[in-house]
Amino acid sequence: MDQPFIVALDFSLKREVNEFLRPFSRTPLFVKVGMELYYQEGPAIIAELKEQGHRIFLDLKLHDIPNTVKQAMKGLARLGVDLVNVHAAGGTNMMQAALEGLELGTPSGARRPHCIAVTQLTSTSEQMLRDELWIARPMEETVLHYAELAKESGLDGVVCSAKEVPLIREHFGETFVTVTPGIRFADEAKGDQVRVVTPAEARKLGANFIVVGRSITRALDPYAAYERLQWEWNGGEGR
Ligand SMILES: O=C(O)c1cc(=O)[nH]c(=O)n1[C@@H]1O[C@H](COP(=O)(O)O)[C@@H](O)[C@H]1O
Repeated sequence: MDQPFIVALDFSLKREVNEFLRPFSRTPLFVKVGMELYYQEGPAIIAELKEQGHRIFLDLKLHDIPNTVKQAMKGLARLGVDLVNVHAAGGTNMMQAALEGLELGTPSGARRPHCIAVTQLTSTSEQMLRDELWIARPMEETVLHYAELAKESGLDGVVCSAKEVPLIREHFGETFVTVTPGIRFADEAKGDQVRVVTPAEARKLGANFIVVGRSITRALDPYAAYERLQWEWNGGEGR
């Protein structure tokens, strides 16, 4: 997993995806297919994106009883995606079952998809954690605890805000992968995201991957926005 940018294809229709990807025809991307697109277009969209040479994070955030997650992961492994995820809140038995399912479903000779766990959504604030989810601990401590569950379960890494990456690095080292959404350019609105950082900050904080959706997909010139992302990640300023 060498490319640090994951572009969230948050579209409902294949037609919209194709239109968005047209300027990237000679730029293989690491793309994320989430619930919006997968629930409309199904496994066929994965096959098409693979054929176009893109790497795929299938973001369905599984969270159910262990057996259901295991069986579902078996099917997802057959799609040949690079990365899948679960909610760490499903617990260690569920996360271990997810890995078992992936191993069972991976065709022989192929590599099992990497599996990561969502710690706390980047749209969650510390106040929400306390008042709605009834988790009476600071955000960083909570994220670290969920990351520990993921690590103990044998997962490859976590989804968190880049703000929490240094703490995760400190405890789990360099090989435990951090995938960080909630990325915004400095001149953009947060929208529904709460724990937000810029691409340059994410890099400085040590994130392995940044997930970027609307900053690119809703930009007037998506290709230019992708170039800006690369530029800022690499330390460029003032574009
Ligand atoms: O698992 C994810 O990808 C995810 C986890 C999380 O905590 N926060 C989060 O925003 N995401 C996803 O990352 C993408 C962020 O989109 P933008 O806010 O448009 O950049 C969306 O597709 C979300 O579903």
